[in-house]
Order: sequence, then C-alpha cells, then structure tokens
Amino acid sequence: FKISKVIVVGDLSVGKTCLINRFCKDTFDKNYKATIGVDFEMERFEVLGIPFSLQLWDTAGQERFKCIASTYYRGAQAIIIVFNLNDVASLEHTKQWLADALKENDPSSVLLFLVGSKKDLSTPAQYVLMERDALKVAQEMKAEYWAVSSLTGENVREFFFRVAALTFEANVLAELEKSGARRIGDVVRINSDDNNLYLTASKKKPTCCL
Ligand SMILES: Nc1nc2c(ncn2[C@@H]2O[C@H](COP(=O)(O)OP(=O)(O)OP(=O)(O)O)[C@@H](O)[C@H]2O)c(=O)[nH]1
Repeated sequence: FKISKVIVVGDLSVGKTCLINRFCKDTFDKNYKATIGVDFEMERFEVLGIPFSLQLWDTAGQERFKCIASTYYRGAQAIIIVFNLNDVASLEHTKQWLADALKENDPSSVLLFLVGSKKDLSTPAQYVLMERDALKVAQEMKAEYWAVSSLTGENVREFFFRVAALTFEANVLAELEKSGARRIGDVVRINSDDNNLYLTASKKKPTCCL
C-alpha cells in the first residue's frame, strides 16, 4: 500500500505536464511540447512517518495519441482531470475524459480531482464565473475541485499533498479490510495474556471496546 498510481488526463495544452513538472521539479516551461502517449514521474512522500510514493502518469491530450495513453489508465487509485480555467470547452470535455478513464477503473474506489489550471491568466471576475461552473461539474463527478497555476506555483504543492494524503488513507483502509477484515469501529479485545494483542470480536468475546 506504499505506492499509488495517479493518472492525469484532460484536453491538449491545458497544462498537465506543467502541473507535474512544477510539483516534481519546480520548473515551468512556457513553450508547448505535446506529450506523446504518456510520461511518468515518481514522487516520494512521508506520511505519518511512513514512506509513500505517488506514480504520476502524465497522459497525452491530443486525439491522435489518446489511444496509446488510454492503455495506461488501468489500476489508477486517483484520477486528476485537468481543464483550463480560461477555456470553457476544456471544462465541458472533462466529463468525457472521466468517462474514458473510468472504463478502465473501479468507479467506487477511485479518488477524483477536478483541477482548473492557468489561474494566473484569469481576472478575478472571469475566475468567479468559471469557478461556479467548475464546482457544479465537480459536484456531479463527486470530485474535489482545485484551482492552480503552474506558472506562479499557486496551490500546486498543496494540491499534490492532498492527493498523497487521500490516496495513502484509502490504501491503509483497503489494506486493513484485506488483512483480517478489521474495520474502524470493530470491537477488539486487548488482553496482555494473549500472544495476539488484537483480536476481532468475531473470534473471542470482547472485554474491552475501542
Ligand atoms: N500562463 C500559464 N501557462 C501555462 C500554465 N500551465 C501550462 N501553461 C502553458 O500551456 C501550454 C501547454 O502546457 P502543457 O503542460 O504542455 O499542456 P498539456 O496538457 O500537458 O498538453 P498535452 O501534452 O498536449 O496533453 C504551455 O505553453 C505552457 O507553458 C499556467 O499555469 N499558466
């Protein structure tokens, strides 16, 4: 559970590569170079003292590369759908990007993030209008909404830390369920006479509830 796969999808030129590069390398390139197929970055974190990594898959937005990119969608624990805050069409297209990504993943367990990019190019008035529409789309998708700028770095670090925290939490919970079906709220027995300090209620009568 110490690694999570994250895919980044969205229209061409919305800023997916720049977003990843700002976070992983703290760089920004103002020249557009289309991603061909996919690119990959690994970023290491420490969550509650435990090493944890995000595999960030930067996919191509161009139609002609979509076919290659979509073969990398499978097994994602989080999907980041990026749109340009200054291009309403790119927001409209996010629903299709999500639908395509969900074909390869389990919709009930994957975490979703809707990210508006290039915030530095919006005036406050334009931003307010776009944010209203974006929040509506995010609500429909059950995604968390973020607005970022890779040029200034605004919100980029905070956003990826949030992705890391939520994917880590989801992985830990999934691991707990797998290894003995212990759920939060389960009754456990703590008894120092036992070799096993933690036993689920189904195995022994509890003397102590947590
Ligand atoms: N002003 C500004 N420009 C940005 C920002 N993010 C990206 N850009 C510019 O937008 C263009 C496209 O950025 P990319 O990151 O390459 O876009 P992409 O979504 O990866 O594109 P594809 O690989 O074709 O899917 C580049 O010229 C970037 O410099 C931003 O936050 N602010």
